[in-house]
Amino acid sequence: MTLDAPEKSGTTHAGLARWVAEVAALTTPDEVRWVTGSADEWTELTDKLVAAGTFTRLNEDIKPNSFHAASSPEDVARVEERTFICSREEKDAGPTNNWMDPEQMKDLMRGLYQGCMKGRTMYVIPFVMGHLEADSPMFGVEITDSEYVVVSMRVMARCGTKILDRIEELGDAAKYVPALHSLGAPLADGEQDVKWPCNEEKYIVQFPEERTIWSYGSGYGGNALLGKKCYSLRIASAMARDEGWLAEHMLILKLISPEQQVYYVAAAFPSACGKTNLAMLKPTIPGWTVETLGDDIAWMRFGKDGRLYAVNPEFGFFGVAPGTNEHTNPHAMTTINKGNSVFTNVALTDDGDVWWEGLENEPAHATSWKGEDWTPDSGELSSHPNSRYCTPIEQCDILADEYNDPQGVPISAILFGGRRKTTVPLVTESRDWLHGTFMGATLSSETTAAAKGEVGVVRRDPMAMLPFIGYNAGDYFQHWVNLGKDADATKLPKIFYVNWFRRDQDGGFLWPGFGENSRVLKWVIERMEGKAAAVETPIGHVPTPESLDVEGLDMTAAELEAALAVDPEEWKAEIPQIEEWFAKFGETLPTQLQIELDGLKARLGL
Ligand SMILES: Nc1nc2c(ncn2[C@@H]2O[C@H](COP(=O)(O)OP(=O)(O)OP(=O)(O)O)[C@@H](O)[C@H]2O)c(=O)[nH]1
Ligand SMILES: O=C([O-])CC(=O)C(=O)O
Ligand SMILES: [Mn+2]
Repeated sequence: MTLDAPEKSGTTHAGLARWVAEVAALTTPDEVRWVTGSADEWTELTDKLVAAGTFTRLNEDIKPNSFHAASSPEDVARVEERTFICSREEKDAGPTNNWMDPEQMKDLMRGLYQGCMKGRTMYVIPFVMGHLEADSPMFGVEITDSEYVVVSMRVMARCGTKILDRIEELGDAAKYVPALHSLGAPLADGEQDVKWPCNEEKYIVQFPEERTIWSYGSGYGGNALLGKKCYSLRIASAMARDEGWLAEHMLILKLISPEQQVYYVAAAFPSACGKTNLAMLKPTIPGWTVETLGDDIAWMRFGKDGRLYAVNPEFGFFGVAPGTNEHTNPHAMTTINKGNSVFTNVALTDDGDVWWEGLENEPAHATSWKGEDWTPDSGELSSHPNSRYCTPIEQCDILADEYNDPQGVPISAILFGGRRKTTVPLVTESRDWLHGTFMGATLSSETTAAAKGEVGVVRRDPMAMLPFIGYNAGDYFQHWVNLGKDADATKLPKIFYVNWFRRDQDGGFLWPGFGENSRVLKWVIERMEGKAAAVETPIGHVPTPESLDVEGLDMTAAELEAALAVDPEEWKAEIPQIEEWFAKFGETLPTQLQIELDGLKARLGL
């Protein structure tokens, strides 16, 4: 779809006009602009960001129409401590979310928003998550005072006049999520702006019953691009609970076997645990092909045929830069090399390109994300571990045609996965949907730099959704259980649990990962086809060493065994942690999950 369209100042939609006027009266911007999505607008805004010092234009011969940005060192990741689910009742936010009474939160935030856009332009961004042609398009309107946010939103979501036109056509029937964002950095008369305005005080707030979002103080990623985590996961998960579907932190890929059989797979891994890499996988085994549909978010609904269909609501990739290179993710490299991208908190090379740890051709000198001279001997990282590229999905050369289908693709398998040094084997097959739901509900992973806070701490991250469930996680588990109960079991996706991150005694990864993960995908398919062998263990079915295709892989039999091992002692040690986790949910924990836990304990001899 082309988004070029004439500028529109204002709207004929009375409700939307009223909201925009109210916000402008509260935040007192110098100017209000309606985002059109045109190419001229992109040029104007990126030029403005370059003039402000926020953006550095990259070398046109290397990455055309692309930009480098460095955030304030305080504003580099999602802020989970500052994220709130303000349901009317505290119990509906559940034990895993921060909560405040919605009226109290609004009073507090109105105080912060008062005059907060002074000296700035307020942009109104009409957008749609998913397809404009969907049965009920999922509209949003983000108000922001950040040009960086406007430019990034234009990459990540379908934005602009075409979307507004449709909202106006639908009139009162158009449901849209109002999403208010401010940097919280007003400018006094004549005050010089800084390169990355933001506020020390941050609030990322969802009002799930009202389906609204208020964000304040951060300009970064999931805190500020409100179509992404705030709408497509937190608000959408609450909608999905009410309407019988799923909004999940999952990639979607298309897998084609040597026999030209097509399978669609979704996979939920926590932030910075490998979704983008698996989504764009380049298989190392002959005859297998992967195409991409999405790398971060999947909306899944049951089709008339009883199968679960997934769409990716996003329009771009907001991918982790460090570790991305021609070997680990060649398709991401091709995508970003086409240009039209924004790189945040990576290093800037002397020839006007970007660089990060793990990329080929380490430069002898660069400017680090902190704006300092950097050399390989600096003893410091050139790029923040959560530095990101923001790039249009349509530039991905392995984007599946079905990406453009509003009906989505029927999912055959769901993978849950985390980052665990020990205990969790390379791949485990669940017995059924309920057992798979238990695997998801007890998923654990080491924390990463994608959220502010300590890195490397093991925590439960149910369905990789801990920071994104927009309601009580106990009710969310029940929703998963109910969907399985009401469905035709033969048509439900098969659920598997994977771990690419198990370590050997020396701390090295036991499994080579990346393109080699195609071997695990092959086993998954062969299990579903009844072709591959497995051993039954207390936690589920794991591959026999012979059943996994390891031809051409540089791995000893002992290493393979270690990657696949299920050590009952390690799993016994896991049980008290799972019990402590489940205890949080009290009566909202589905009894079916307690029964699954009891079964696991019995199989472990506890
Ligand atoms: N060892 C190993 N590392 C991996 C593998 N896949 C991804 N990684 C690394 O994990 C980090 C994050 O991977 P991504 O694919 O960007 O993570 P994501 O799940 O898309 O993360 P979000 O965008 O934060 O939701 C990168 O540094 C990758 O290089 C793998 O199979 N093995
Ligand atoms: O939301 C972000 O900033 C990036 C992301 O995908 C995640 O953290 O899972
Ligand atoms: Mn994510």
